[in-house]
Amino acid sequence: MKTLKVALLGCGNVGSEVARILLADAPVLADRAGANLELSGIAVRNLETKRDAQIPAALFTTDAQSLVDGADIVIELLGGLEPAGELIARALSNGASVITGNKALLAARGAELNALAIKHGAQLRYEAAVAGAIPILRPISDSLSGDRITKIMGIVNGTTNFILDAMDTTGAAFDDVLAQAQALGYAEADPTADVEGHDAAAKATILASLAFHTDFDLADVHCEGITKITAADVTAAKDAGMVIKLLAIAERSADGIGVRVHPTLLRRNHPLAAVHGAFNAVFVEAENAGELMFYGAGAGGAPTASAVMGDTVAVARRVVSGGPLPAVAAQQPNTALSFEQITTSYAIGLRVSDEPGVLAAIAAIFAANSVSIEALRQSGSDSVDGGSAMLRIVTHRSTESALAATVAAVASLDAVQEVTSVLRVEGN
Ligand SMILES: NC(=O)c1ccc[n+]([C@@H]2O[C@H](COP(=O)([O-])OP(=O)(O)OC[C@H]3O[C@@H](n4cnc5c(N)ncnc54)[C@H](O)[C@@H]3O)[C@@H](O)[C@H]2O)c1
Ligand SMILES: N[C@@H](CCO)C(=O)O
Ligand code: NA
Repeated sequence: MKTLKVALLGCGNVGSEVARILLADAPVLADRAGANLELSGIAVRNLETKRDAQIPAALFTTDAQSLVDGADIVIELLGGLEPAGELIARALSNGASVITGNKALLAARGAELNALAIKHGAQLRYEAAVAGAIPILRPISDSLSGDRITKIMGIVNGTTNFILDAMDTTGAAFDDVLAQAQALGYAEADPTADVEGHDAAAKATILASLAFHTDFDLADVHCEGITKITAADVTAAKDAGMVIKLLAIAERSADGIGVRVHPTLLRRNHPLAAVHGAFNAVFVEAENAGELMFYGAGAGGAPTASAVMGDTVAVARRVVSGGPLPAVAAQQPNTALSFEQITTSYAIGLRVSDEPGVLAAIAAIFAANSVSIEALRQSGSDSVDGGSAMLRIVTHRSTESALAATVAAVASLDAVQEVTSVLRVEGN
């Protein structure tokens, strides 16, 4: 049986699990791949760091470049843009195949690295980069390649789902739950990439590129995080039979493809509303398949290593079988919509003076901007006249630009004391 040299870059949360599986499950992996997958070395920063005693010390090296140059397959689990990018480019240029979980790098340089892989007849796979253990990239690019995807909505960041879910179930404030997520090890020490939506935006870039056969760029993705979501927003959502989730959405319309990440109101009977804790799920709509949902662990060392190993076996099988790589489907032009062109429904919270004519004035502004109102509810009058009332308006689908103009005009009315929230709504 052929032996393939596998170089592992990085021995952190995911890398250490990949090393464990490569060593412990070698016979099974050889059967599945049709080749021995020999762990030829592990690139680390510091040889002195205490590590898993099951991993032979002789495998560790600080010379990542030499390790890459001697490999048939390179698994990159360093994270960050460099030296990960340079090492992956080097491996592909050598004709070696690469597996990575590095969504930040792929969102920034995916098109270039995919082109480099094709140029050198190498494979580049990254199932671990989106929704960890959940098989989602291969279902999109292989299983659904005979269909036409119309929309993807994903809960693709475990940290933010944990926070929003805890706010929903306990009524706690954002800061308190974030501290809890950090204590439980879900959030990073600096959780900015999670809570500001950047991690989800990188994953949205990758998902949208594969689903719509285009090279999207991170700059094509409108991104809002969850830091402005208050306990009051969560309670208002609950009262309306809804839940707030941070969604990565990529949707095809007649004009192009809108890709966005933002907190979203979902009706509680939507399948994504049932995704709790740090779990991830991706909801896919395709013309012929209809609605599909993929659910599971989106993070964690062993779950993410499962996706890495699946890619490794798949890559090894093709190296063993040889021959040309499958022709890549013709790439479609990038038709990313600007954020202003994206259409969705909105829920707007207003605190208004409770006096005659206010509703009519607000409704007139919506009509003037062609934003159609689906539902309107008034609550919390604190006196019969001269007090304030809370209005909650849900709209039919309209463009972001029309909605922004409507909200600005409504906010300028004397009778409108505060726009308490503007949230997008998805699902029926
Ligand atoms: N942890 C997860 O749940 C998860 C899920 C999906 C994807 N990913 C991705 O997988 C990758 C690895 O994540 P992780 O959680 O294992 O990170 P980690 O920080 O635990 O591990 C990265 C390791 O690489 C080492 N490293 C960094 N630069 C190096 C260099 N120049 N030379 C040698 N070693 C270097 C670090 O010291 C660290 O041990 C990242 O791209 C991450 O985005 C992680
Ligand atoms: N920080 C990420 C890790 C997985 O990519 C999350 O919370 O989902
Ligand atoms: Na995945």
